[in-house]
Amino acid sequence: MIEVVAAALIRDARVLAARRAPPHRLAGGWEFPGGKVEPGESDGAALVRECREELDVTVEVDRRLGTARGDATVAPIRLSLYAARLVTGEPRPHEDHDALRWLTAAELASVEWLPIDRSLLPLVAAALRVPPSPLPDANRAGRL
Ligand SMILES: Nc1nc2c([nH]c(=O)n2[C@H]2C[C@H](O)[C@@H](COP(=O)(O)OP(=O)(O)OP(=O)(O)O)O2)c(=O)[nH]1
Repeated sequence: MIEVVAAALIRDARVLAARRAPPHRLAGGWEFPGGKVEPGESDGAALVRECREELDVTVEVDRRLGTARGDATVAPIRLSLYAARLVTGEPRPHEDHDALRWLTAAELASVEWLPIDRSLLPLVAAALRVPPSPLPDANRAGRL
């Protein structure tokens, strides 16, 4: 099983989608930034490394949203998707991608996702509807 991690980078209720560039065999398919976990590497460290390599940004990894498996006869991949946020930098595509889009929950179905990602989209939509950080206690108390 090949362990792959990917980041649902969320900003202002939108998530970043990236389109695979040619000549990759998956060119044209949309995915979440990420890649294979190296031996001895944690999921979080792999995500931070991949986002730096692919997008030239620093990210902070939050909770795992879910996992999905590929058809083992086609691609023995287990994809773990994590919510994440930008710390520094503005994402821009390098060699791996030729387009980036910030999608709202309503726009998630408007791009052609890689097959493994499709089952994870409802989890991403739910994460987009949840505020990224809890309200400060003072605010919460004021609303009770
Ligand atoms: N990054 C990423 N990969 C995905 C997603 N969905 C999906 O099926 N994959 C597949 C595509 C690839 O077969 C595999 C990830 O491999 P990769 O080529 O991105 O890994 P890598 O950056 O470590 O690249 P490499 O050094 O092996 O070339 O997982 C996704 O949302 N994000």
